[in-house]
Amino acid sequence: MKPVRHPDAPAPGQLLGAHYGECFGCGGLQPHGLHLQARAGEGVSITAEFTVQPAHQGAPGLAHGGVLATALDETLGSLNWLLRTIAVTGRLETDFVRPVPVGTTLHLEAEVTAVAGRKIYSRATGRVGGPDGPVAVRAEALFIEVKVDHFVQHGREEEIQAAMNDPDQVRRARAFEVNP
Ligand SMILES: CCCCCCCCCCCCCCCC(=O)SCCNC(=O)CCNC(=O)[C@H](O)C(C)(C)COP(=O)(O)OP(=O)(O)OC[C@H]1O[C@@H](n2cnc3c(N)ncnc32)[C@H](O)[C@@H]1OP(=O)(O)O
Repeated sequence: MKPVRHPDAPAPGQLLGAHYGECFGCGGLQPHGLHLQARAGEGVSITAEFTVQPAHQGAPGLAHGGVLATALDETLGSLNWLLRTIAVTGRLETDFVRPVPVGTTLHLEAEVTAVAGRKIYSRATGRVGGPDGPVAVRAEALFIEVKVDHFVQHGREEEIQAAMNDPDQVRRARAFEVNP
């Protein structure tokens, strides 16, 4: 089925902020995290930026492939803001097209291509040298919709309790869960 942008989705151009402060992809509280900033696009699409830091190296002076996959995963995950669902990555297939040096800003864009029940299909690209620069990485993904209970059941007690004691975190999560 064609994806449908939720009527309460953030407006195109709006910065989305972190879904969880400790998130390695988007959280502000992770010193070595990606601090990826995502913005709502048109339809069910997202743009995001991430600058490769020295802590993200694999080979000398180059981004680790797993970190680049994280940037793609996080950008793809941000699409859920536009659907107003909570979903986790079930499958992530990544192409590494060119090496990405430390200091490079990766310009990411992602879109949902189809939704089938709980399954959300999406794809993303990461470009270097600007939003219209050459493609360095791309991915196709399948996210699966879950309830807040997924995290409560599986997450470590310590972090779950802290998240549940944070009214903003709970409000955000519950608002997504009651997606009509
Ligand atoms: C107070 C607390 C606050 C919490 C606030 C939360 C805030 C919001 C946080 C979001 C965070 C995002 C962060 C970034 C995105 C990550 O990185 S998420 C982390 C990485 N991913 C995971 O940990 C997921 C681990 N996997 C799982 O838990 C389970 O396998 C899943 C994905 C939930 C699916 O399990 P399930 O619910 O039992 O569903 P299942 O029936 O197996 O599959 C459903 C359908 O999907 C298909 N499917 C499932 N997996 C696959 C696969 N790998 N390949 C192909 N098809 C698949 C199945 O075939 C099935 O298809 P149909 O038969 O319906 O046609």
